[in-house]
Amino acid sequence: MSNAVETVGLGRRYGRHWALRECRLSIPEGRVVALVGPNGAGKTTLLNLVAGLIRPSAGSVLRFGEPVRDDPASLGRFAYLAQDSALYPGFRVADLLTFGRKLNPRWDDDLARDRLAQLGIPPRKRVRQLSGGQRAQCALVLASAKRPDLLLLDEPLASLDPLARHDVMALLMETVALHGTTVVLSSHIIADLVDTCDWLVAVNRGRIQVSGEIDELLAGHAVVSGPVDRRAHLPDRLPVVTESVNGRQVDLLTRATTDTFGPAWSVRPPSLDELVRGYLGAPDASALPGPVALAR
Ligand SMILES: Nc1ncnc2c1ncn2[C@@H]1O[C@H](COP(=O)(O)OP(=O)(O)OP(=O)(O)O)[C@@H](O)[C@H]1O
Repeated sequence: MSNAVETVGLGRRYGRHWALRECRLSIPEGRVVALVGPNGAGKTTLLNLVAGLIRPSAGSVLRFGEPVRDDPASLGRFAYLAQDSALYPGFRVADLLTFGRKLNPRWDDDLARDRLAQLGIPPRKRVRQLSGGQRAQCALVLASAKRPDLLLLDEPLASLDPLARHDVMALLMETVALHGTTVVLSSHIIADLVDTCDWLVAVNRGRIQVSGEIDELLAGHAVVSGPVDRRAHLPDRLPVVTESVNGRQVDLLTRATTDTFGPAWSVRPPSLDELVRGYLGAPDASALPGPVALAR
């Protein structure tokens, strides 16, 4: 099985500013990837590079083992829902389906119609008559109906209310379960990703900070909590990623450790949210395959 996405030394510069640099990434096929990072971290730049919408300033991108090309065979295998994806406001939803059918050899019309019916979006409605959330849902249905092997979604949940976010994620999961689609999904709302994503990529200040299977990452870390005035008693070798003080308690996100601490200390696995916040708050720390840098 080849990787759905592989990048080597990938970088993109705007003028003198590197939006993304030295990005080495391997995303195995069939994964549902949470792409996270603060505003301006480089997530959209990464997605645009993988989609072939912009060219690298350095390095390379492979999709399913092949360089990004814009021939029909390569384009037919992926779909990209960009952050500012606009559907033509004057078109009826049914017209969008007709276009989809004509333009995409793998188009699944039944799937598109079923999903729209599930979401209560009538095909006769014009795009401008849909709410912002319905438009986002409609765009996602169109992208899924292309039956892509790789689906790139840039903040697909941003304009949706909690119920609609849940519906969209459920729809997405159905597509993944049916077709084994690899999905890369950028979002700022970690809670929405917990039940859905099995791979985490964190981008921070233009660099890939974390990449790996979520279960392994969680099992490979611990939260050590105890009294802040005993902090100095912890072993120096403790591989701390980041730490925060809450009142009299200090919480340390650490790499998994075999050290034992006194009764004053508790050790538990982190939540995904804690892991993500811990790394994004410590931009020099990383959890990548290969050499690891740890911040203290
Ligand atoms: N077309 C462009 N011209 C100049 N600079 C750009 C351009 N696109 C992105 N950048 C810069 O590249 C950096 C990364 O931007 P990018 O949009 O990839 O971040 P992001 O992680 O997607 O952010 P957000 O979460 O806010 O959408 C930012 O500093 C941004 O200002």
